[in-house]
Formats: sequence, C-alpha cells, structure tokens
Amino acid sequence: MLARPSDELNLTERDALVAHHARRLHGLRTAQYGLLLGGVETDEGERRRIGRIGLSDPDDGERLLIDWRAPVARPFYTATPLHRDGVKTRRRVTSTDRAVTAVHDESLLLDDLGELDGGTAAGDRANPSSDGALLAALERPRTAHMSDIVGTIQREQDAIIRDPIQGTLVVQGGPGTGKTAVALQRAAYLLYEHRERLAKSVVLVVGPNQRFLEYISQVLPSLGEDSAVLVTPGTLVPGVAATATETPIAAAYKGRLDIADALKRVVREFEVPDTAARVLRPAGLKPMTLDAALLRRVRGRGRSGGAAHNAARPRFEKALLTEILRIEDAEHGSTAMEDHERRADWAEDPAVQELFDDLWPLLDPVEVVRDLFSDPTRFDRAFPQLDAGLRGELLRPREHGLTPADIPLVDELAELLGDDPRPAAAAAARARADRAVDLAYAQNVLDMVADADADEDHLAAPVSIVTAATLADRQLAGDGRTPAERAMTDREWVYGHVIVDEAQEVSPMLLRALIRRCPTRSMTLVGDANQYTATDAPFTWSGLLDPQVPRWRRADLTVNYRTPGRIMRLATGVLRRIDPAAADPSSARDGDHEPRVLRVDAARLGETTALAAEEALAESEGTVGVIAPRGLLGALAGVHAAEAAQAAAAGTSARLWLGTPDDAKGLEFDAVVVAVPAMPEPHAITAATWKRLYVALTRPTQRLTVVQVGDAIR
Ligand SMILES: Nc1ncnc2c1ncn2[C@@H]1O[C@H](COP(=O)(O)OP(=O)(O)OP(=O)(O)O)[C@@H](O)[C@H]1O
Repeated sequence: MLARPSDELNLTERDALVAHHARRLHGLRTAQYGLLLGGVETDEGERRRIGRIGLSDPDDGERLLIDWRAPVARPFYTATPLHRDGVKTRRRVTSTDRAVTAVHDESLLLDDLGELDGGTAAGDRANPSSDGALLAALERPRTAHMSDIVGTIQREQDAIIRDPIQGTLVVQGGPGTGKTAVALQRAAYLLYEHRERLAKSVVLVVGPNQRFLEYISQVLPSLGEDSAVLVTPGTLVPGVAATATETPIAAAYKGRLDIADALKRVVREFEVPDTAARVLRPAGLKPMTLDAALLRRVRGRGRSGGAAHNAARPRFEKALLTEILRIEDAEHGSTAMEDHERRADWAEDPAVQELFDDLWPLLDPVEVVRDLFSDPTRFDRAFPQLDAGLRGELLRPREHGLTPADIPLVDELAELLGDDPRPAAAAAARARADRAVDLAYAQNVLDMVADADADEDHLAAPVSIVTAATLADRQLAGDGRTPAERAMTDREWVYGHVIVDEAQEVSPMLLRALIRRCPTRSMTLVGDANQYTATDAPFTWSGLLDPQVPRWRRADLTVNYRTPGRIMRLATGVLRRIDPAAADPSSARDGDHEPRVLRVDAARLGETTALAAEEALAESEGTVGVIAPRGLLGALAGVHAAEAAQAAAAGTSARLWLGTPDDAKGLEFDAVVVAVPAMPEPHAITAATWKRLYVALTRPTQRLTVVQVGDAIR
C-alpha cells in the first residue's frame, strides 16, 4: 500500500475511530431491549449468561454476558436431554423492552424431567411444544415488523445460522419454518464471526418486494448490526427504478440464462454493422469511400482488446483514423504534418464524428433495454424464431417502464458496455490516488476467495476472474459514508456475503447478477420449492444452481413455527396437489381456532370477503391479512381504507393488509382471510395456482377464514 500524507492518515484513523464508537453506541442502545436471553449451568457448575451482546465488568474484566454468537453460547441453543453438550439446566428469559416478563427453567438431566420454578417441563428439545419460551414467542400478536428469534433459536436452525461462510448454502423449508428468521440471524452471526471482513465488504440481503423489506427491516438493527444492504430484484441496480409490471411468461423468458448470449449479440450489432460500404464526406474535401473489407478490419481492431463496448470506443476510433490516413496517403501522397496532428485534425471533422457515433455509438444499458423490447427489427434479430405469442408478450412501447425482470438485463448490459470512456478518463487521475487504499481491501476480498477453496472453474464462469487490481477499481475510497451506504450506490460493489430470501423465485439471470456481486459465491439462499409461482414448471434447486454454482450444499428446515397444526391440515390438501409425495408438514403448535371455509356464489365473493375481514378484525387484536386475486382487490379497497382511517383517527397502526398471494409471500398475519374465485375442475388447476393458494393458506399465526366460490379448498 502506498504511503499517504500523515494528516490524511490521521483523518482516516479518526474517522475510523468515530465510526467504531458510533457503531458500539448504537449496538449498546439497541441491545438494552431484551438484553438477557437466559443461560445454562454446566455439569461442572459453571453458569453462563447469554445476552444479545457480550459485556464484561469494566473494573475486574469479569464476563457478565456472553454474546449469543460466541462458540461457548452454542449449547444454550443446541442442548437437549439426549444431546446435553455438558449442560445440566437451561434458563430462557422472555422480555418486553427492558422488563423481564417470564423465566422458563428446565433440567436437561433425563432422570430429572419435571418442572423447575414455574417454567416448562423439560422434554426432548426436538419437540418444540415442550418449550414455554418458544410457545410464548409464537403466540404473541404480530406487528408490521418481524422480530428476531435470538432467544429461542432451535437446534436445526442453529446449525444453519452457524454454518461456515464459504460457498453457497441452500436452505429448503416449508412455510413458516423460520427461513427468513434464520437467514437474518445468520447474517448477524456472520457479521460477528467475520467482523473484520464483512464490516468493510457488507452483506447483501435480497427480498422479494419493498413491503417484505419493510417487514424484515428491524431484525438486523435489533441485533445491533448495520453492515447490510437490503434490496429487491427491482432495486438491485442503483439509480434504475423498475416499477412496471409484465406477464409471468414474459418475466420468465427474460430470466433465462441464454439471454446473456442474446445481449452479447445485441451489443455486437452496434459495433460497425455489416454494410457494403460507407461514404465519408469530410468538410472541404472530396468524399472518401470506406469499403466493406475496411469496415470489417476496423471492427476487428475495435474488438481486439477484449474491452467492454464503450471502453473499446477509443480503440475503434484509432483504427478508423488509421484507415482514413492510409486512404489519404494513397490519394494525395505524403504530407508534412505529423501523424498525431493529422489524426487530431480528422477526429474533429463533424463528418468523422458522425461516423464514429454511427459505427460505434456510446450506449446506455437502460436505453438498450428500452430499444430492444420496443424495436421489432432489433428484437427479432436478438431473439430469432420466437413463438409469436411470446413475441407479443415481450414487445412493448418504448415509453413502457422497466420491470424487475429487466434489471438483471440492465446489469448484464452495464457489464458488456462498460463505462463511457470520456468522463472516466477525467476521473481516472483522481481515482488513482485513492486506489492504493482500496487495493488492501481488495486483497482482503480475494483472501475470501482463497478461503472458499474454490477451484478455477468455480470462479471462472460466468463472471470473469477478479484480480486485486480490478476489485480495487470497484471500491470507492473512504468518503465519510459507511461501507453499507457506499455499497448501496455502487453497482459494482463486491459484497462479502449475499443472502436471498424467497430464493425459489430467483431467475438464472438474477442469480448471475448476484454472483457478479459476490464472485466467491459466499451465499445463503433460503426458499421453498413448493412456493415457486413464477411458472407452472416444477422447481428444483439443482435446476437453478448447477449451471452457475458448481458446488453448493443444502440444509432443510422441517418444523412450521407460524401456522398452527389445525390450519396446516387444511393446507396439506393443497400441498398434495402440488406434490403428492410431500411429507406431512409438522407444526410447533396445534392452535386454538379451527379454520373456517365458507362457500359463496361468485357474485357475493367480494362482499362476503369484506364481511369476513371485518369479523377477523373484531376477533383478533393483531394483524389481519386479506389475500385475494388481483381482480377482487378493488372491491375490497373500501374495507381497507375504512380500517386505515379508523386507525389513523385512534393514533394506532393500521392492522389490515390487502394483497394478492404473490404480494403475501414471506409475510404473516394473526388472522387471514383468503378469497378463492371460481376455479376449473381440480385436475385443470395449474401448478402455479395451487402454489399461490398454498402460500395464502399458510400466512396465519392464529386464525384462517377461506371464502371460496367452488370447492377447491377442502
Ligand atoms: N426459533 C424460533 N423462535 C421463535 N419464533 C420463530 C422461530 N423460528 C421461526 N419463528 C417465527 O415463525 C414465523 C415464521 O418464520 P419465517 O417467516 O422466518 O418463516 P419462513 O420459513 O420464511 O416462511 P415462508 O416460507 O412462509 O415465508 C416468524 O414469526 C418467526 O419469527
């Protein structure tokens, strides 16, 4: 690393110190709520108190609280009577804000099963229904924000949370098995375990939509962590908004991996399009003919450096000027002017500049996507022999907004096009000074590559090998913002770890864009094959991952902590339609309320659903989700608005949520009302429709009412 002037160094050190203390203060402030999680007593009589953070007595250094993520805290989560890990008793503490509200003690000694002071009977911890603290957590009314599960993490969840950072981990689990909760706890764990590395490189969390991000937004801060960036597929590329919608068929087609090749062809078509000849009409000189062979030559030279399209423009310009000079020499003989003077002279000619722009235009990725899907000629060349129906779904007016499925294409094009060389040239000198600092960081990231023990293939495809120098190019120098803030605005940021929720919906093109952000493929993907609704095709993790992630491992979560058994039994009828061989889902609790199924005429579906929503609001103190097909949302807007107005007048938060099954993915509500419109015969209902119903039926934590026109739900 190059030396820097000492005052600048001091400034950097001071900034780092301020940032460190600010983070510590923030961590302490957050941790005061529910600080003590509980503790264990070991066979040797050692008492370990486990906390949201670790704390020591400043006077004598005595350890007062062990951070839940420390290795010695692990038996607090994993010990069972059959696998005690040296633990004799465990205490779990339930708190509300700063007040302890319950204490659950249990003995793990097999011959000592029974109640300790008012707590739960100690059974095998593999049976969650024996855990008072867990049941209390599951029964609590839900709010608009998800809570962390730091006090009650279960054994199978703990294994996933602490799984090593290297490589790609897939977590498959049915609805409510804690995939989201576990993924976020894992982010907090990795930030603790690899603090040095991840505080600088940041963790990227990808969720399906903004509502979902809002729902999970408090979890990491409540665990004292802020080195994470939360995005949806539609906000992955900074500064590009994807708010428009399109058909699932169109979106699925754009997600295919071979689109990357099509985009490469699209860009190549802008590089000296095939033509017999071009006539250059320079100011004050006679026209000059540039024949097809010459044009092919300059195209070859332009491409020969292997640079991205925009970055290669200077090379193309140079090649074209060389040819122009050659023709001039041949026609007029040699001149007294130096070559570089002649080049500069020609380059300023408007006719030459026009030719540069015509033969090798500087391109913007968003504009290329707009052109591609609105210009039938360009479209047909990029996607030849496309089915007429699909072609109709994909072509759209130029002013149509971008959709989330366009974003990985914009990202791909940004890579293929590279930066505009002109402003880049001006910024290059400034960047060079800061680059030395970033090189050190880049080396750190590359150390992770080594850690990942990755082989050449693993790193080579589809993202090219990254060197310390190219990585350093991608990181901004310290500019007063936190690494997370900088990452958020930098499309080329390389993250230390990527976490993807609802990962079954990730398209191959999106996965490619995510790998670009984390070439080490240090990723955690959580999802459920049975909740895949993008197409009717069956979803497999191998199908998504194998082409781009040669080595990945899978863990399964098996217990539903959200949906009571009574409701899951109804949902299991739908699960069998999706996968007749699926194992019976198991719920942590059976619940107190039988699900209700009402049958109505099609004409009364909206009205009855609205009434059921009002009833659910009256019965429950917590949140109510009304899940209906898009066509019915208008009819339900009244009850939604009325509740929102009532809540606003009372100064409380609105409790009613309204949306489609796709909108409801990943969310949960105390009571849920599902409106099911008229359906074809069960055998004619598509796979994606069954999966949407399955998503909808598995959102409640307490009560479910189904209002259906036919009898699809039985
Ligand atoms: N160990 C636990 N302790 C307390 N609550 C838990 C635990 N595990 C999961 N939960 C709770 O169960 C509910 C469901 O969890 P989560 O949303 O993470 O499930 P999911 O697998 O992502 O579900 P889906 O696939 O339906 O989106 C949440 O309220 C979560 O807080």
